Amino acid sequence: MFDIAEFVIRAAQMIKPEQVNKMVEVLTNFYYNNRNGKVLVMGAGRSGLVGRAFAMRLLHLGYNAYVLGETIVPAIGEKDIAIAISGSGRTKLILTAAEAAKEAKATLIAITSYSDSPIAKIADVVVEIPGRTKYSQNEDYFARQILGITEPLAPLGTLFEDTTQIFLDGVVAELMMKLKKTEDDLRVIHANIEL
Ligand SMILES: O=C([C@H](O)CO)[C@H](O)[C@H](O)COP(=O)(O)O
Repeated sequence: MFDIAEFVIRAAQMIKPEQVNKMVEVLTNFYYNNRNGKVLVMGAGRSGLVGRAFAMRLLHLGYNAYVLGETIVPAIGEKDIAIAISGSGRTKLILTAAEAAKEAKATLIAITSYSDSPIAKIADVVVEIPGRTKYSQNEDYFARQILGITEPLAPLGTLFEDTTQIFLDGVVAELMMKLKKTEDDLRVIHANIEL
């Protein structure tokens, strides 16, 4: 657990501030200028679970947030945003969805470990999150570069998924400041039927 936490801290230090600022700027402008617009979060498997947690917070912040794969998913168009979360950047399901989003002229934000991946290549905004992904081998570049180890540390895409989860919680904190939202503002939107 400590090694994974250490990895996340070191990986966070490698995230490019200009990429994060762009993502926050797009989401902030969207909030103020396009309140009826939709944000569709897309990701497969555990990347999709991370996306769900982020979409919930977007909803709390006042966005019309949806998750690909749910029953209730509207059409998106040129005034909308699609956020694709894929460590490998090449999971077919998400690549196809990202291509469809681009075809619909939505703004595409890609969160991935690989800026040269097919999903990143078609995205308008890319945020690179270092992390071992499901295709990485034991001698994985990130684990070696970040922790100086050659062991997998955690299976498949765990390191990307954990790092992305915490990164996106950071984006939420940033958006709270930009949108001048308090915790109470978020709490009133949180499901009151689960109390
Ligand atoms: O669930 C996953 C797998 O267990 C790896 O940890 C991945 O999140 C899923 O396969 C999607 O992969 P990416 O698109 O490369 O994130």
